[in-house]
Amino acid sequence: MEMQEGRKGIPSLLSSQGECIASNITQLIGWTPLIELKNIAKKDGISARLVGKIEPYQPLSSVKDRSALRLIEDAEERGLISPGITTLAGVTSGNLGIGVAFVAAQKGYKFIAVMPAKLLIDKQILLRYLGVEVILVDPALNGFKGLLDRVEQLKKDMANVFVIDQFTNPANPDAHFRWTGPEIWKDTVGKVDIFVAASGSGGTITGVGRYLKMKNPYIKLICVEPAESAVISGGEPAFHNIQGIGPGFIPEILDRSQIDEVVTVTTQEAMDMARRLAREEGLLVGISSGANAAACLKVAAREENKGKMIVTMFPSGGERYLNSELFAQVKEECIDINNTF
Ligand SMILES: Cc1ncc(COP(=O)(O)O)c(C=O)c1O
Repeated sequence: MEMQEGRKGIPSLLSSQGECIASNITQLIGWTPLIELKNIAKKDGISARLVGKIEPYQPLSSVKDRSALRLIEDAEERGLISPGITTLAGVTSGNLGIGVAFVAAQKGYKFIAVMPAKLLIDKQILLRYLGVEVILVDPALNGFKGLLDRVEQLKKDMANVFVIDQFTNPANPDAHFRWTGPEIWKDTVGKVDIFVAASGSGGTITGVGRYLKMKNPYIKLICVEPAESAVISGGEPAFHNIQGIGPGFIPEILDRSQIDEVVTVTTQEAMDMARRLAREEGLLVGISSGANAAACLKVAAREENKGKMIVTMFPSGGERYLNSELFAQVKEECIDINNTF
């Protein structure tokens, strides 16, 4: 496989001589900054270095922009899809769909997103705004299988449908092997000791983990999942509210063989930590970012991890969750205050 030093994103433009103008939005995918959580580490008396990779710096504010680009480009490279002819379709909890939506818009593909009804309202709004046809399925009927069945139905009903399947397509972890992993390695000058990431499709932990272990087999890989639905740990699937992770089954592309440990985090812990990241570090990130940071604190508290560099992902920006439980209390306060006028 061709090795890349990560996608350069915005820095490639800045380093060019003369005009600094992207020729299309997909050129800006890749390269996100790392930040050290100094305030939280100090307050909690942690001597490990806690470092987060801020994926909200992507064009549409999530880690899934990378996967969306690679899934589409891979299908193009294999001659499976072409703009104006192929309709892209897929099941999404939102962020991958939003990534596919803007790449599809730029390249000229129609995209149909199949989503569970009544959940993820912010993402439904964004997808419709981006011109995506959103098909809702009652999640109570058949769970995730009901969503997959609806996509299968689309394939039967329409010609030239290509299914974007982040759970089975190796192009998804490949995005992180080619781009996210090399970025982390380069920006930490290879000092990363432990990589912590929550698993949704498993693309990030699999691709980044593969790259980092190839560079240094002693790097520890820690997978995070919701405590309420700890399927990778051997538990039963159940409802939780950490959007984007813990789909309730073990994805085909998740490479469990390289994972050293699975840490569970409750929805409450994830949301509390997302709020701390906002108020103590000024980082407006999503619920799974809170889950990742909460897991990092658990790992950092261990004696053997003193002084180590623990790198994690902040997969999405906080504004994507304005109508979710994360903001519920503040939203209610705002409504109440406004109602006094
Ligand atoms: C907010 C958020 N966090 C984490 C993840 C997990 O990333 P991955 O699918 O690469 O495991 C996703 C995936 O959609 C996500 O949307």
